[in-house]
Amino acid sequence: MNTPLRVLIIEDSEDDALLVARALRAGGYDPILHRIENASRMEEALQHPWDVIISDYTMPSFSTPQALRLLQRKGVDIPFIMVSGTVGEDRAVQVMKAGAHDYIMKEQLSRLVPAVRRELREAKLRRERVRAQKQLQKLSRAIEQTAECVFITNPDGIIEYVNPAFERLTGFTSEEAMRNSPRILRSGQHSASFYRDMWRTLKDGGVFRGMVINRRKNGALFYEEKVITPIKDSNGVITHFVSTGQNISDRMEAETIRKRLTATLEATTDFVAIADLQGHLLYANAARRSVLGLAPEDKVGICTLSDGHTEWASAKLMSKAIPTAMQEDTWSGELALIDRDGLEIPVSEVIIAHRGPDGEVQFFSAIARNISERKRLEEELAYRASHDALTCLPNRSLLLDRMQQALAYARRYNHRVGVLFVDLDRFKRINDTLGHHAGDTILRTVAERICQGVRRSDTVSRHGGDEFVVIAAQVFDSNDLASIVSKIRKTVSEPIKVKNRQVVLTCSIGIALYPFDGEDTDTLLKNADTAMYQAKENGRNDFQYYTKEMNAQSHEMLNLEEELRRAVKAGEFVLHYQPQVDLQTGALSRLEALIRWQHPERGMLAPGTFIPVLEETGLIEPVGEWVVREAVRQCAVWKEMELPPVTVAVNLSVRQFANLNIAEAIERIVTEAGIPPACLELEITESVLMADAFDGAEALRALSQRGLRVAVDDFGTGYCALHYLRRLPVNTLKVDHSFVSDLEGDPTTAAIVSAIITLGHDLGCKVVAEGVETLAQCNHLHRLGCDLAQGYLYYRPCPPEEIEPLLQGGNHGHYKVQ
Ligand SMILES: Nc1nc2c(ncn2[C@@H]2O[C@@H]3COP(=O)(O)O[C@H]4[C@@H](O)[C@H](n5cnc6c(=O)[nH]c(N)nc65)O[C@@H]4COP(=O)(O)O[C@H]3[C@H]2O)c(=O)[nH]1
Repeated sequence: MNTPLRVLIIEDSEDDALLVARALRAGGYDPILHRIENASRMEEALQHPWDVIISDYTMPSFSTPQALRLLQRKGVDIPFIMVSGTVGEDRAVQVMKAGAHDYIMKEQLSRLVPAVRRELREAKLRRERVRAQKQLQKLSRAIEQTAECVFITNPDGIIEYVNPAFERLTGFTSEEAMRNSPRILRSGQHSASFYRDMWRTLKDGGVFRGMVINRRKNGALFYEEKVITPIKDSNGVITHFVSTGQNISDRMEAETIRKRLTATLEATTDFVAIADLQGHLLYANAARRSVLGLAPEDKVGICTLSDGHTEWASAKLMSKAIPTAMQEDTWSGELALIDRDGLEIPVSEVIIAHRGPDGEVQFFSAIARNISERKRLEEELAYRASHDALTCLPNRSLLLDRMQQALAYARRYNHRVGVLFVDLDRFKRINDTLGHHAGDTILRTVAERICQGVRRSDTVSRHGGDEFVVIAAQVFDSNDLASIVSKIRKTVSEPIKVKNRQVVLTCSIGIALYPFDGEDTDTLLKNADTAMYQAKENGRNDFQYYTKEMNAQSHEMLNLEEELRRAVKAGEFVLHYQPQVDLQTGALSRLEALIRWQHPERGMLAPGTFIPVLEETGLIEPVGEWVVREAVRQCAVWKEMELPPVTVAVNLSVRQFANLNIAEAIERIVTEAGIPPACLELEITESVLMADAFDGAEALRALSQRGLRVAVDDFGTGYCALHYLRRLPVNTLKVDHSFVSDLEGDPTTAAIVSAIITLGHDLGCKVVAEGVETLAQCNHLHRLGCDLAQGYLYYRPCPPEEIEPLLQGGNHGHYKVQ
């Protein structure tokens, strides 16, 4: 069977065309012949595919050179054979140069078929070459333009080609890389064996695939996912290696960040979870898994976002947190988780709705922080803000709150509310004597005792210092209050053991009753306070119901403070002097300076009315110093008047004595006045001596070393340990007037006074009895061996001008012992 052959024949002679066809057929072809004889027909014909073009050289309206030009213009590569009569060598050469593939003379048609065969073969080769070239072009363009980093080495690993992506990624230009080894990229991040193994694989003809960390020309590292392929020739010999690498630095960095984030999330104590739109968990960190009781290998998808929360928190999460996050992107608030032991963990939780590019919520994340510690601190702060640190009793602010509640309740149910102001008597003295530490212990004990004495519905609060307030809710009359008061007084006065001593306390209580003594907290507290002051005025260890008259008195107290400030500035104080007489001879032995306030309207005021206020306000310090100066000045005047020298005793308050430089200050005053120090005796109460807050012994020694005399006032009322007294430089002991007044009626008191006198003498002191009012007392004291007496029996305190005649010796010996 003949091979079909599409032949375009350019020929004006039909016969010649048939001859060609015959020759082709004879040569084994089955030609489909299409004859044309001008350019336009040729152009039409070229729209169809042709295996070969056979052309006569010249025709009336066409020629081979024209046909060839047309083909060239069209860019068509079809085997072109000129079959013609003799055209001459020049023309033949010209036609071949113009693109004809062969030239056969009509007389030699037997050459046609071999020529056609050859040209068909050649054309096929040409087409394949063109296709291959195009392919090569495409490939090289692809390699040039690909984002992958490509380089090719010879079998020894010397770089022969790098693509632009290589240059961009590594920073090495093609020229720099050429004839170099890929070692220029080594980062030092892989071991030598890594490269050895890679090379072995490649040499063995294998393909290397793996992640390689390389280094840029500028030293920066980059990660490549690499494939290195050996290229082999037809004999299987490796001629090249092609390395293609994808820069995965960004991916590696992202992966590193992801790993770090995951490690952070796993390590944090916060509870983190991610959930899909249905609430099923997609991720839960270790803390959250632990709450859910999930092991690391367990699938978290079996749990939902609300799992692990308490019932109320779960309800809040579903009804509030998630809907809010859906609408507003985030919700934050307080919820609670429940751990595997059933313990509630208060958490501050944030729910975030994460949206996709379309704005639709894609998933939720939940971050919860354990706020147990914060809650505990908040509770502690709230407790501290409302309770007294020392006694743990409600403080003033909580008291007011409770009081308001009690009053509201009482208003509604027509009850009474009792407000008791409890103040410990002479607590300041105890504090000064035994020290603040012991004072604190006592306050705590008293607090506990008062609480035991009231009902649980009542409130006991510490109002500051040694003051307590009791709110007795739901009382019906003052009898109810009376029983509370009596319980408090009884319990407070039981001995308290502190520092190996038994301390016995008393208290003064002021009582105000709602609604009679006030309808609001402020008035009731103020009135109970006023009543308490009245109880103190009554001699302490007492209780007092509020009365309208007290109001006026409390105003008076406030005025007093203001007036005293003014009096200090105006110099309204004077000193009176009370003589102490010798019990043997009745002669004036010495004087005690006692302060008086020459009030412009109220006349001469005794110290009992203002000394406590001076002490409370601190005014005692300037006033006390004035007293010393004035007494010393008076001594100097008497000296000037050449009166016999006399010792003047001056009272020092606790507050003054706390000043460690007091001895120095007094010495300066005495020296400046030019009187002997022994003319001044400083009276210190027994309680001052025992104060822990400062070194009493040290201060006394400082006074004594300067030649000043020291007297212990009110002896017997405090807790002075006798062995302690023994070590102190005391010159005088003053027996408190309470002992003197009980001397006659009470044999125990007489025994105590006798003991004090003996002790005083043992210590080398003079003993002075205070408040001697009767001759009987005078005689008794004399019998007991007391040295001196001071009291109305002899002299009342009087101004200095009345003292002067006494000093001259004109008026003594009135009451000699009988
Ligand atoms: N019932 C009675 N009382 C008598 C009798 N003889 C004297 N008195 C009073 O007893 C008080 C004795 O002074 P004190 O125990 O040191 O007690 C003093 C002293 O503790 C204090 N005081 C007086 N002056 C000063 C002072 O300048 N500085 C300081 N810090 N306190 C002073 O005030 C207290 C009271 O002083 P005064 O009112 O002057 O009262 C004086 C005196 O007038 C008597 O026979 N019967």
